[in-house]
Amino acid sequence: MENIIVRGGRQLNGTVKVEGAKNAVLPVIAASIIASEGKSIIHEVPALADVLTINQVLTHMNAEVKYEKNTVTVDATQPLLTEAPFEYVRKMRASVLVLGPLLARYGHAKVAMPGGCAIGSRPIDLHLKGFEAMGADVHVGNGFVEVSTNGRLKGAKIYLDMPSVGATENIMMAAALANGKTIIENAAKEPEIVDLANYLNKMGAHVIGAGTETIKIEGVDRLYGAEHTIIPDRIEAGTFMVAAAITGGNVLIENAEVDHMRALVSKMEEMGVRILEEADGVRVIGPKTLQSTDIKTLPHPGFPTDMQSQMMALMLHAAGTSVITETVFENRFMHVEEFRRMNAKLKIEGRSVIVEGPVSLQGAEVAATDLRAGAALILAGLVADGYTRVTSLHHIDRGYVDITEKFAKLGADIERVNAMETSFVAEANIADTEQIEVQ
Ligand SMILES: CC(=O)N[C@H]1[C@@H](OP(=O)(O)OP(=O)(O)OC[C@H]2O[C@@H](n3ccc(=O)[nH]c3=O)[C@H](O)[C@@H]2O)O[C@H](CO)[C@@H](O)[C@@H]1O
Ligand SMILES: C=C(OP(=O)(O)O)C(=O)O
Repeated sequence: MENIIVRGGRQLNGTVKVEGAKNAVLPVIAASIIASEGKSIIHEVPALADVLTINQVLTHMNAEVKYEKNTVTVDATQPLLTEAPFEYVRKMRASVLVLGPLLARYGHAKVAMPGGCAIGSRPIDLHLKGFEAMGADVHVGNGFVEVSTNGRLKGAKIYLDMPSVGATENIMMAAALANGKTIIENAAKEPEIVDLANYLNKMGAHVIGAGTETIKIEGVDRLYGAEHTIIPDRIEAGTFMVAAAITGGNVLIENAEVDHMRALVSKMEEMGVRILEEADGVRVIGPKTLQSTDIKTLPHPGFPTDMQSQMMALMLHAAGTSVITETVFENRFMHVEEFRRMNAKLKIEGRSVIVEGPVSLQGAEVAATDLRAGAALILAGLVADGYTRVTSLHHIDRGYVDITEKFAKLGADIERVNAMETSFVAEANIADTEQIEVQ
């Protein structure tokens, strides 16, 4: 087992490069199995635990998957198994994204039912309603969801009760091979939806309107492997933007796409952060004093829930009271308790958290409760007094490549070590405090 140890107080400066987006690459790799002819070649694939999991799901189903130097090649032309067992879904909910492709190509898919997780219950009812509207039978039992159809799926008009990212993706993939036209209304508009639609179109699909609330898909008979480059990860980029801002540093985030991050940019500017668009990315310059602000998480183009915990770290360092309202997931405040261990003043009121800043954060032993919460605790550790030890790194590894190395290269005092070597943390913090008291 490993831990990350951060010692606060260093300003971050320099350049960091953003990887391909986790939330774009997972649906694209899942979609690659719709191709009954030709290989798909997918570039800018980040070396994340979730990528290894989706690759394992495909390999389990009998697809040929190669992963070399950030490029994944998928050959799914041979007959595939149409099942994904719990061992994969347990590790990563996005495994349910193989439902749409398998149903479209084989008329059958069986995937372990994803349970709730640390951020909420996360049902998949909207995915299933979409498949039913296209003529599929849905059966849930013994911990599995099974969808099947006699013959081809039929194009349908589907209104999503909420703009679910995963439901939009699953329905879009299923509709690509359906008979006739599918219209998804109140579709999710995230940049990752557009990336998936672009890939499907390269495979021979007819998808229009991705990125707007109405997506139209004219089904085709067959899809072919295609070459595609994944968009940059806007959440990884946002995490480094907060790191520059919280430490009062100056960081160029290469590859970051400002158009995908308007809500974050606008809120950080309100807090006094300078954000400059440059030819090869975004430069972020932190102010001496950050101002408080309020955010409400919403589907894109609103403020992303995946940046909520990192923003909480920034607000703890800002002058004044900030309010965060989480509307996307019902339980995405597990990090509050961890921040409190670092001396944060946070009050939960229903779906909101009131953040009293600025506080003098103190290094402590904390656990990543989900992948973004883990990143947020590192951000807080960058400005805390003394050492912070972050545990449960498997969450962080789902969504961040080499996060320790990237922060260290920007000047952070941070390392990833074997858990056995980190028992000094509490004593070191006590020693630091005693030293301060003596002075
Ligand atoms: C792999 C991936 O891309 N993950 C992202 C995706 O997750 P994911 O696709 O799971 O998120 P959704 O957009 O589907 O979920 C949004 C909300 O809708 C609810 N819901 C969703 C589907 C459904 O059938 N029924 C239902 O009630 C969820 O419980 C949640 O409260 O979008 C989320 C919202 O931007 C991000 O936080 C995740 O990082
Ligand atoms: C919640 C997230 O991902 P997932 O949907 O894969 O759990 C995330 O990326 O912050």
